[in-house]
Order: sequence, then C-alpha cells, then structure tokens
Amino acid sequence: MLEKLNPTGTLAWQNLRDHFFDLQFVKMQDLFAEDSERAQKFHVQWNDFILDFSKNRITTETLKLLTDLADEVSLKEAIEAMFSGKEINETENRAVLHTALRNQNLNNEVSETLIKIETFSNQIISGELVGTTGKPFTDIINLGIGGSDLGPKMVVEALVDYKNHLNSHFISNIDNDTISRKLKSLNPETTLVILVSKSFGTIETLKNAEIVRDWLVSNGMNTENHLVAVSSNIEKSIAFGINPENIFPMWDWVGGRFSLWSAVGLSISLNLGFTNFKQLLDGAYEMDQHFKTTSFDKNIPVVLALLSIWYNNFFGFETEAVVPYADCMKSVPSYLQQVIMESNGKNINREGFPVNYETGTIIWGEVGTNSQHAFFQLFHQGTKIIPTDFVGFIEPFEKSELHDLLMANFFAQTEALMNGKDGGIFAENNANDQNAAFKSFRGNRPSNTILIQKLTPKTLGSFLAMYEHKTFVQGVIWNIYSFDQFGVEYGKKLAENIADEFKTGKVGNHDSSTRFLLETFLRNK
Ligand SMILES: O=P(O)(O)OC[C@H]1O[C@H](O)[C@H](O)[C@@H](O)[C@@H]1O
Repeated sequence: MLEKLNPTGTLAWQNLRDHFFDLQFVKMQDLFAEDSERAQKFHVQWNDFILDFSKNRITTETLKLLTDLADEVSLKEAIEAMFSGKEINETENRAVLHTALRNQNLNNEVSETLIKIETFSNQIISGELVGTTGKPFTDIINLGIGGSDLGPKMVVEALVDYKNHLNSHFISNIDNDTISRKLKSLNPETTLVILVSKSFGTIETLKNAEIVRDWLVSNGMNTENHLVAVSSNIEKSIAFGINPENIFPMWDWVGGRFSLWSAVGLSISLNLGFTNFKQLLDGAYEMDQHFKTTSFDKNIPVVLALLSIWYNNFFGFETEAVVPYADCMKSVPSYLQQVIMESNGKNINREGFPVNYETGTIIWGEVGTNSQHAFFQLFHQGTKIIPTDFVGFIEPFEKSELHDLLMANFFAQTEALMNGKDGGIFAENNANDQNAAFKSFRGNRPSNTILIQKLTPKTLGSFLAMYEHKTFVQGVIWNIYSFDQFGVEYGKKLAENIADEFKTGKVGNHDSSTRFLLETFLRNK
C-alpha cells in the first residue's frame, strides 16, 4: 500500500535540516533584492489560478530539496495508489476514492446517483414534487454534522450568487434552542428535510432528525413527502422510516470530510441547481488531473504541502491561516479545519509507533478585510509567525469599484508582511522618533497568494480539491494515516456513557474533576 518510511530518516530530510541552518535567518527582502526574477521563478499559473509563492523563506535550493523529499517518500506512487482505488485507508480497510466522484467515466453507481440527484433537484426546484398539502417546497433543511454539514454549507454560502429561490438551512449541533427557533420560523408544508449521515449512527443528527420528524408528523405531514436521507447505511435509514426511494446512497470509500462531491452535496444541487453542482465536480476533476500529472515543483497542491512542511517541521511555526477576500467564503476556514486537522491530527506513524516529529498543522482564519481589523496586528508585529494563504478574486460577481478597494487591501497585506516597515527597530532612520521602535516592524513574514479569476462553481471545485490534495501529500510525507478519525470516535463513546448516567442520575467512575463537574450539573439542572 503506502510506503512506511520515517521522513526524518531520509537523505532529503537531512539535507533540508542542513539547508535550514543556512537559511533560517535569511530575509525575504534580501532574496527579492538579489533576484529580480523571483516572482517569475516561484509562481504557478494554471487554468484560472495563479499561485504566487515567492513571498516565502525559500530559495531554488529549498524547493529542490523539498521535492526530493516528496520523491524519496514515493509521493508519485502514493498519488497513483489513491486514484487507482488501492486500500490506502489501511486502518479501516478502505479505498479512498472521493476523486472518483468527480470522474464520471469511472463508476456506474456514481453516475446512477448523479442522475438521481439531478432528477430530484429538478423536480423540487421546478415545483413538480410537492409537499403533503400540494404546495411546492420553499425551504430545505440539511440535517447533518461534520462532513455531512460543513462542506455543503460552505459551498452553498460561497456560491450565494448562483442560488435559486429555495431557502437553505443547516442544522448540525444538538442545541435545542437552535432547532426549536428554526422550526418555529418554518412552514412544515413547504419544508423538505435532508438527513445526511454516512453512518446513520451520529447521535447529534439522529436526535435532531427525531425532533424534525415529530414536528412534521404533529403538523399533519406525511414524512414520505418531506424526508429524504443521504447515507451509506441503507438499513438504518429505512428503519428510521425513510422511503427507500428517497435514500441517496454514498459509499465507505468516501470519507465524511471529503464527501461534498457525493450525494452529501444534495443540498448544493437543490440550492444551486444540478448544472452548478456538476460544474463544481468538473472544477475538482481538473484539479485532480493537475495534481496527478504535473511535476512537483509546478504542482499547486504539492507546492502548498511542501511549504507547509518546511514551516511546520523545520521553522517550528505551528499554525497557518487562510484568509479569503470574499465574505461569502467565511465558512471556508472551518470547513478546512475538518479536512486538514481531522485528517492529519495523528501522532502514530504507519507502522504503529509514535512519531518523533510534528504532524498536523493547525489551520484557522477569517475573511479579509475583517481579519485585518481583528488579528492581523499579531501577524505584523507579534512574536509568532503565521504563514498565511491569501485567497482573492480578480473579478467580483458584479463589477464594482469597491472590489478594487478590497483587492488593494489583499495585495497590501502580503506586501507589508513581507517587507515590513522602516527596516525594523534598529534602523538608523528611526533615531529621531522616540516611538519608532513601536511603529516599525521587521517583515519577513511568509504568505502564499492564491489569485483566482472569479469565484464560480468550477473554480471553487478546483480550490477545494487543491486543499484536499495538499492534506493528502502532507499525510504521505508524515507517514501517517490521513483517512481515519479514531480520536473523534472515542469522544463520541464517552459522551454516550455520560448521557446514560444522566438518565439514571448516578455519576459513574470518573476522575475527580469530571465527577465534581457532573455532580454539580446534576444537582443544579
Ligand atoms: O456522516 P456521519 O456518519 O453522521 O458523520 C459525521 C461526522 O462524524 C464524526 O465527527 C466524524 O469524525 C466525521 O468525519 C464525520 O463527518
């Protein structure tokens, strides 16, 4: 399957370590001054994308050594193993084939499901399929959590300009106040509910589903007309009362956090129309081809992954940020948190031993310019360095001068982070200002600029696949399994035990802190 190679034992890693000692204090300002071709050397132009990665603490030698590392850990073979459906999710004995969902030449069940999604979406959007009382649907609730929520929610929000008349609602958490507030605002006659759960065993989704089912029934609705499910567990979906006709399948070879391309994206297709959903898949497919066939030094996901490894494993920068300059992309950071941190938050290598190097990066972010007015102070002058992906679009959905102002900020930030101001606190020209030390900053703070022509279903598809593949590359290099999530599952189990204790009112065997808290909760509720 995937090779089991400790990356720190490779020749490339040793070379990178030596190279790091030479480069650790290098200033990007000097690298730019020395080489007028730097931006030319360190950028990739592909389809509607430009990745400018020249504002990083790298030289040509760094990129060479990083791609050597990718070669030495057999990244090329790993990519082929994933795309060809080998069981690279070895801890769960599963293939990892979300890429097959965007390649319709491959798989019959995928094409059949796509046709089912298309037909159903058209019938709901046109009003051909109606609720129990004969009224067309106006509102769609997506009930799911984690990968069954974050992806579709983020896409529907990001592509708001492509949305049709249907109102979309996403309910994920088991917060009674949220769901009851939401249901009070909706008309059951015109509400369609999609239960999305790969396992059909996630307590949050099942509890919320029961509440919504009761709401429909108590309002005289026939649930067959209002409830559909997306799940790989057909039996449990039927047992819950979903008409088999209304079940959209998914498969164990699609991980939850990679599932928006499957029927989990049904709410995308309903809210944006099937044609746009298909465009999203096509964009991802094109990124898949780029990832599969392009040499590593020009391969966008690979370059992003290698840079992130350079900072995480050699400079020791623990977190990285993503800052999209488009309000509608505000859920992108939380979506990426699941993709990246659930995948690579692992400390056991593929041989089953603890790793002795850093793995999963911490990803966070917020839209620009809002983030500039919130946490960018620390980016510019804090003691920590946060490598940041700046994501911006050349064209807005509607032409406007306001967009130029937004993008002026976008470019200004990466420039300021790299160049700094007044040459740092010891610069001579600061001598006459007693506050000079506070006002100057050293710069040399790395960023990637991801400049995309326009936010469309297609470019969004490519953009999301780009981060999926970045995550995959990092897992391969770190010699960890990126496609299981046993940590999350353990937390679910403990919550179930405590919920049982609440039912009996008896606190079981816990550490003294947990016991104290549970007893206090039970006493005061
Ligand atoms: O789709 P479901 O089976 O309900 O799972 C929903 C979520 O559950 C857990 O949190 C997993 O760690 C996620 O990867 C998954 O997306």
